[in-house]
Amino acid sequence: MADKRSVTVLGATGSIGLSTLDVIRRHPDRFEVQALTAGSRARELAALCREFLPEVAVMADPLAAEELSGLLVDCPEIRVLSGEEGLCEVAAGAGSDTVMSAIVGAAGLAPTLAAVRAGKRVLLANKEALVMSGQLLMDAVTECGAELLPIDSEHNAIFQCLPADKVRDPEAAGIKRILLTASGGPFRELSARALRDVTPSQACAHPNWSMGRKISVDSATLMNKGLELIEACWLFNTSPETVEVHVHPESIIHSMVEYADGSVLAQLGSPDMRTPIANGLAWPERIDAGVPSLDLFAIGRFHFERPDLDRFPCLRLAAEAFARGGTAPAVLNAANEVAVGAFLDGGLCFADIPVIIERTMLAVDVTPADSFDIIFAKDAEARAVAREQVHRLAV
Ligand SMILES: NC(=O)C1=CN([C@@H]2O[C@H](COP(=O)(O)OP(=O)(O)OC[C@H]3O[C@@H](n4cnc5c(N)ncnc54)[C@H](OP(=O)(O)O)[C@@H]3O)[C@@H](O)[C@H]2O)C=CC1
Ligand SMILES: CC(=O)[C@@H](O)[C@H](O)COP(=O)(O)O
Ligand SMILES: [Mn+2]
Repeated sequence: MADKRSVTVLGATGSIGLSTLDVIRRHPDRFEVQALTAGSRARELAALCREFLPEVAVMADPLAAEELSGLLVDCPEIRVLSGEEGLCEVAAGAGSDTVMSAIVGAAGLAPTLAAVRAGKRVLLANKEALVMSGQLLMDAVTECGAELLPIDSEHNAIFQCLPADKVRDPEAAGIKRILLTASGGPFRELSARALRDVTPSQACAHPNWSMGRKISVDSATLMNKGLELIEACWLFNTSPETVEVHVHPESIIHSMVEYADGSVLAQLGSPDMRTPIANGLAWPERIDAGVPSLDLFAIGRFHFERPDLDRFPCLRLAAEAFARGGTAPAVLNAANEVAVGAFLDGGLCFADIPVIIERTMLAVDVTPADSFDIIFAKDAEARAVAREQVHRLAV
């Protein structure tokens, strides 16, 4: 067995964070927790701190950090930090060798980048970071000697189907196609008319996966698949023409790779994120993830469909943003975060999410993505425009 790994979990209170800690809990001989972070839910983080006893705990929200300090007053050995500065400090801190990047949305970019720059093993769940800053982040991985392992279920599946030494060399690997699977989300069979009336709780009720609210809405609009298309192109150094989205409503095949000789390799498993998380944590070894065996007799059949880009235009918008290049994917991502937030708050209808994104993409100039500062500035600009578009639709 390899040396014990010291893990920092960014976004510890979320769906991926809790699954990560569940895998860690099963292997006290292999993993220890160096730092845990959350956004604003101090009570939830305090409970995790009591169990995992990290050296440092960070709340992004400074008021929540004060609350956490109060809750941990009897644990003086746990240092409490706050804000983006605190997140970046623990992401880069010398005490850990592995960082789970599981903050939701653009807020995850700066800490993920800090972990990459510190040369860590970075377990990437936070796909938005890579969508926003693709080439820059991949360059930083290479320059800083970091190890970026995909945790998103489809990308982890593709990673498992590729030869380990040719993950970023599709030609040498003999890859013909990547078959990126999608569940189709909770509204796969709804008409365009019916999509106007769906509620946030319906959108968050994913048919197969239990996930945070933002990614659940992304799955329902198919923006998740658009973000994942971009994510796959960066991770596996390939072009969108090589990646074909297959709607597979059972979510058992997590993606496939077709090779030049006609072989198609797939990774299958129960829809439980502990499998890709355990794969990343222990890579290249295999460990128990607590996931029950797949019962193919009970599942019986697999189905496949093409995605419907008329009812779910977000997938098309993401492909267009990637084709435009530069800061376009960062604009797409920012507009999507604003639109999804407005929908979840009851201020926007589901069917208007792609409308906000398209209008924002038209209104914001796309420039070369030459630095992270440019990406952060474009993210802020696109958010302001998207908020204005939401306001116009609401009045
Ligand atoms: N859930 C899943 O199965 C999958 C998720 N992913 C990706 O993983 C990431 C996390 O998703 P998921 O776990 O579902 O999300 P959740 O909403 O469940 O969790 C988000 C985590 O991020 C924290 N957080 C929220 N806002 C901020 C902020 N501004 N600064 C710092 N921390 C913040 C939350 O803290 P708090 O609790 O205090 O709000 C929480 O710990 C996303 O990028 C998603 O796309 C990818 C594949 C599958
Ligand atoms: C678990 C995971 O990786 C999610 O990204 C999942 O893929 C969402 O399902 P959809 O296929 O519905 O987007
Ligand atoms: Mn996924």
